[in-house]
Amino acid sequence: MPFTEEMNAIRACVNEHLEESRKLAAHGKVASYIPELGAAPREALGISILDKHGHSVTAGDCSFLFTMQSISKVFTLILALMDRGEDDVFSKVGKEPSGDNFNSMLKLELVEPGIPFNPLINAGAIVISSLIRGADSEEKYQRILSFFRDLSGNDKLDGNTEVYRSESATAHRNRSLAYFLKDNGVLTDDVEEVLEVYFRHCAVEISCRDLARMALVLACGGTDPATGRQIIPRRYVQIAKTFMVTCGMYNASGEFAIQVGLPAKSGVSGGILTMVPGRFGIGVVGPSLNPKGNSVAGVHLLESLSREFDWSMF
Ligand SMILES: NC(=O)CC[C@H](N)C(=O)O
Repeated sequence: MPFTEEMNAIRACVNEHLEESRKLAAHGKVASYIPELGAAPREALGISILDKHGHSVTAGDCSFLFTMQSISKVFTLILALMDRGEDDVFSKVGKEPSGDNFNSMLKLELVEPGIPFNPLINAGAIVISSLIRGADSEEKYQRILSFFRDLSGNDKLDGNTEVYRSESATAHRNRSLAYFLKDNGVLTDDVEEVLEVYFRHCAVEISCRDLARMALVLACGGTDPATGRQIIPRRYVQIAKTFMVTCGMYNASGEFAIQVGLPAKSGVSGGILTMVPGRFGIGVVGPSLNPKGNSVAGVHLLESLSREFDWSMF
């Protein structure tokens, strides 16, 4: 199957958009609260766009490897839903945007019943880590890793041990969130074991090509177009995509929905996973972040492409 007209059109203009967006990186900051992330190159910017026929357009720093961080939360949510079902999962995490920062503890004490607002903020994702099936933290993490490998079609995907250790050694805030959840009875397992699973899945290392492939499975309702295999039940893809629209870009999700209009999830290492439903999986990386924790240049690049190709779902 030859390149579609739209893919050709994207290929023709993507470099120009990317170089324009790259200039914005100077206005942001690389995350350094996880010390190991602080070394990332601020000006890096890459994008990979993959269609159902296996054609891809890539531009910029596409071979740059980074850790998934919060992007992993979309897929641990899906795995928890596959392991436990909706009723169980949503008895422990809510379905609403919090409007606060991703690592906030504010509402946990203010709003009854003290469950995290949604599975994409840190508190919610830590609870989700505790719901993954497995005899111990090692087995839980290995199940998550093999799920990520399956979705990305990359069996070399692995954890970055330095980033994991760096986060684990400095995560005082996430630790306090987790102990608070334990005290509330929302977490029932050993807190350190749960946090180990959470830090390890955040530290899985990936490229924007891998992200595009994972996004394409979501764009295709849970089916891997390369093999025709249904990897995720359609209902759980629907739930994940809805959370991506309402909470995926933290407390900038409303603005992103207006400016770009696609389901997306970002991470503090500068990655963004997004998709044009039914058509493309997209992975972006640009480590320089705006104050809300999203890639400055990455968001700008997606705004330009969405406008040029009329991708907004709304
Ligand atoms: N926003 C993020 O990407 C946060 C993930 C990071 N591991 C943390 O817990 O702080």
